[in-house]
Amino acid sequence: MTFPYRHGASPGQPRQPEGPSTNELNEDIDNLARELGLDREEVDARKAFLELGEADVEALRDVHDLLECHRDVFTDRFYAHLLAFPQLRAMLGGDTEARLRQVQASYFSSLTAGEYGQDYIRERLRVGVAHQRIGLDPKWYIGAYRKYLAELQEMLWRRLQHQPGRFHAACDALLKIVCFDMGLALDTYAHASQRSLVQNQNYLEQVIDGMPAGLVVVDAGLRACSMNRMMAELLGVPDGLLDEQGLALEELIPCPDLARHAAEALASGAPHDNVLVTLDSRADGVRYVDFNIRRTRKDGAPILLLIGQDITFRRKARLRLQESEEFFRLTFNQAAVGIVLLGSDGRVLRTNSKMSHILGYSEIELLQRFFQQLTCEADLPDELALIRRLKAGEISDYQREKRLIRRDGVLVWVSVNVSSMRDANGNQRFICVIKDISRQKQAEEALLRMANHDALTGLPNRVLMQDRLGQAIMHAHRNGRQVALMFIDLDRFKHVNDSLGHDAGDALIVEIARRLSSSLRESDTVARQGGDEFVVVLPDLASEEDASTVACKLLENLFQPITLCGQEVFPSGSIGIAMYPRDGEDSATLLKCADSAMYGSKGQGGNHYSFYTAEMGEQAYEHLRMEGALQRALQRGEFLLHYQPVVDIGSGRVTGVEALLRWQPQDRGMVSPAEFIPLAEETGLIVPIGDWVLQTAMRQQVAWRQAGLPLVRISVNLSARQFLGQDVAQRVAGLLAQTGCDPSWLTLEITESVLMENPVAATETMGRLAEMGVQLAIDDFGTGYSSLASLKRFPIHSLKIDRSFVMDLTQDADDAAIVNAVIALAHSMKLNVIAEGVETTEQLAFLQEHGCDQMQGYCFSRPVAPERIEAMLRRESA
Ligand SMILES: Nc1nc2c(ncn2[C@@H]2O[C@@H]3COP(=O)(O)O[C@H]4[C@@H](O)[C@H](n5cnc6c(=O)[nH]c(N)nc65)O[C@@H]4COP(=O)(O)O[C@H]3[C@H]2O)c(=O)[nH]1
Repeated sequence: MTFPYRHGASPGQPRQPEGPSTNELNEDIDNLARELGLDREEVDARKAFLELGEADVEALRDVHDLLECHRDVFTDRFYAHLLAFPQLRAMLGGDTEARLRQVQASYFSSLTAGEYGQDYIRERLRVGVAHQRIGLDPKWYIGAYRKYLAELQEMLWRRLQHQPGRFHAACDALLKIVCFDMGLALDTYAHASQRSLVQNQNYLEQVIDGMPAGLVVVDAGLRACSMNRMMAELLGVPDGLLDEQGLALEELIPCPDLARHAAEALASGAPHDNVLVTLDSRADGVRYVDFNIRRTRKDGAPILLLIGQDITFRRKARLRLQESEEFFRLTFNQAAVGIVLLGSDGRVLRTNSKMSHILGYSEIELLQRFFQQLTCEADLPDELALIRRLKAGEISDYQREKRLIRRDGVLVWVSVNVSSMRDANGNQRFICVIKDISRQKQAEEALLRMANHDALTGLPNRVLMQDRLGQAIMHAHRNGRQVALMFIDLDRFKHVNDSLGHDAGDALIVEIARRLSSSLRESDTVARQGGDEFVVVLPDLASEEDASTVACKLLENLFQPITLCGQEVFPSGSIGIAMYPRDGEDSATLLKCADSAMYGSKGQGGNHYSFYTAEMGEQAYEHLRMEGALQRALQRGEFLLHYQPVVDIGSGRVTGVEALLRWQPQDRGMVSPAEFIPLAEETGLIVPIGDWVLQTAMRQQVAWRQAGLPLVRISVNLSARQFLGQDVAQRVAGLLAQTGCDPSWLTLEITESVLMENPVAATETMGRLAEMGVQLAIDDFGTGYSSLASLKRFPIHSLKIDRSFVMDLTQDADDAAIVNAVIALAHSMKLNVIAEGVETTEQLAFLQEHGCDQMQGYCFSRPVAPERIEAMLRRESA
């Protein structure tokens, strides 16, 4: 009999997605036949036991045709019976009913077809397997066979009631073949169930072996009886370690804690979870196993299942996580920079101790604030704009410098790095790394200040002044206003510096800076140009008069006494003023003009202000031209010396000569020293020029001596700069040695005013020169207002009476009295007296009469070339 079934479906159960293929089924059936041992012998044995013989086969064949004509009616009735049962209806109904009916009809035919060999048996097994697979219970099977037999019997009876022999033979044979079929079906069922059991057990073992957890089965005596491969691997023991006797749990897993939990679980039946076991006997390092213990029964006895999960990786990962969290926490808290986590609204969510340190707030206080409250108001708009861009995803981070507000309200410069991130819940957060750069900013400001300010006075320096002047010009240009630029040079500053020392000079400069600053408005600029020079910028003036007013005020404020080293000094300045736009339209031109104007004021004796004029410009140009020309003159050898004889008044003989510098440029006539010495002095060129004069005069002395001429004293003028310079004595000594000049026949002339500029330094220098044997004379005596008493301090040999007194000697009684007094004084101090500029015999007679020792002047000889002196000397010695 074949149960009609839908392939892959089982009654009352959902459709299987896919059933076995025909090939697979055939293979299964072959296997089944083999496993059931259904070879010919077995089949014959079964048939023999059922007493199914050839007669029965014949009896069935005999009724085949009789029944065949009832096949369709039978199938309908059989189906009607089956479909009356919902479970079977679920299997047989639906769209495959027609096909199933056909299968059913085919079985009906084969039942009496008389062919019950291997094909028949295979077909029966196939149906049995199919039914077993769909889960058809044997009860339906047996019930269906019963229905079959009953229906067939009924059919046969109707056709053979008059042939009882045939009827009984057919019924008997039908019963046998149906029983044969049932036997096969039941065997199929039994075999399938057994195979399923074995498969299940295998499956279970495979599952247990393959599961990622270790399993130990422990018996009631706490002996481990079996374990899976995973547990063997975990414990690092061979797979087949446990024999039938098993091993004490504590021996297998040396962990008293686990044994204790196992004993408790065994006693109480309560599950024990998360028993942590550390396995440290493995060669590859420690393993951590988390055990869950369950009590169950096997063969009536309690057993324990110890399920161990290898949590080494998890635990190590957790430890690593803890370690990294701890590392992060420490780093976060001890970071040398402030770190703040902000919510998307700017609230401080997390902060570290450095941040508290920077801002002076406690951590709790910071957590109650928004970054907007902590940011300097001026920096907030830019900050908010950057945060908006972060939020919009346009940028992922930014870095900037800004000011935060400390708890005490003081602003602190910080550099901030802000990055956007998401927290575990996907909320946007901003992580800010904040570095206190206030020191760096201070240093930058100090550097900037240093670059733009004068260190001594704190005033803007030349660089900043130029910048301010540029701005003032731009502003005045736009608004049709004027700018005054003043160049201020202190009068006689050098004198203070040299006589009272550099500290006093510095103190004076600082005081001048203060006075200038306090005389001006905020918008004006006072800058130190260098040395004793200051520049004032007055922006936004309406007229030149405004500049005059300021200049008057400045001069007045400068000319207030100041005590330096116990001496009262009256500082004064020379101011030159240039006006924008009248005198120039750019800084450089205005500075040049103001400088020239300042020289104009100096020319007027100082303590004066002058506006720039075109003539000043020309003078300044000439000044520059001369400076260049002087430099070239030295290089080209355009200088020469003339000598004026100094005559002994008593004998009328030439006793000496004064060397006087001459400049003979290639392109024009002789230039008087009165024209270029002051400029050489101012530019410092006097030093190399003076060296040249000294050297030439000394060589001249040596040359005359070597020429056999009588020895004469050579006098050389020393300028202020030469004399007051640090190394004059050294230079003279060097030149004496170099030329072989006899120092006792050399006189150095220093003007009285130079001596009085710095009497202390002068005394020292003169002392060093006198020690070398050089004689010293005070030139232009009478013009420098030196007290006669102070003369005693100087190691001098001669006084030269200034030409201005000699000039009017015979007409002016005062001059005569002065000359008279000077001669008397000099003699009382044992000094030699020389009168300069003696032009007339009357003057000579007066000097002679009053005991003047020597004289020089046009009445005897003008300054002349050395050859003329040589001739003069030869004449005298002849
Ligand atoms: N009217 C008139 N003048 C007379 C008479 N006798 C001499 N002189 C002039 O008076 C000046 C005397 O030199 P000084 O007072 O040292 O004045 C000198 C001196 O201060 C300076 N000087 C000249 N040569 C040198 C030098 O080599 N070194 C330095 N440092 N200064 C020098 O230049 C000044 C002018 O020199 P010089 O033009 O050579 O002018 C000389 C000389 O030519 C006279 O009877 N009547």
